[in-house]
Amino acid sequence: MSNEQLDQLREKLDQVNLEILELINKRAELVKETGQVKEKQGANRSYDPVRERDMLNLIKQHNNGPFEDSTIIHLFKEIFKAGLELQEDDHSKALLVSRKKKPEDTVIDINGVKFGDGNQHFIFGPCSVESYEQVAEVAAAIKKEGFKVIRGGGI
Ligand SMILES: O=C(O)C(=O)C[C@]1(C(=O)O)C=C[C@@H](O)C=C1
Repeated sequence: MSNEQLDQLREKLDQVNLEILELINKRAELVKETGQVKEKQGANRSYDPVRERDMLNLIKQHNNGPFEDSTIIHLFKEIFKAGLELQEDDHSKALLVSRKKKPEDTVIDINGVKFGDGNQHFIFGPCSVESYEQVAEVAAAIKKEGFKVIRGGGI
């Protein structure tokens, strides 16, 4: 094979790679959208083996080679896996507790004590709140020791 022929073939391969890339990302956008719809409908898991099997069956029916079905299935399973990861990434971004939603620490200031700033703090208080007097007495004891925050248990 002449160098010119090889160059031409490689040029075509580069072009096809870019087409596959565009299609794979187009699919990824659709998968993300599907995940958002599922999330709104309250479906808690994105993984859907029945849907994946149906898609693979359709793909196999249209496979005219030269790749074997098993190779095509392997490739598409990887594509599905990557899509699922995108959906799960979106899902964790949507959770309020996720660092993906808010990367910085949440610091809550209670009476000048900053919780969540990385330092250790102590909260004392009775396991069971029984009366105003009981809590006032415990609060005074806590304050005397230099602590500023109190908690109380209930039923
Ligand atoms: O069809 C869906 O319900 C999707 O969420 C899309 C999709 C896919 O990648 O095609 C994503 C994950 C599921 O396991 C199956 C299908």
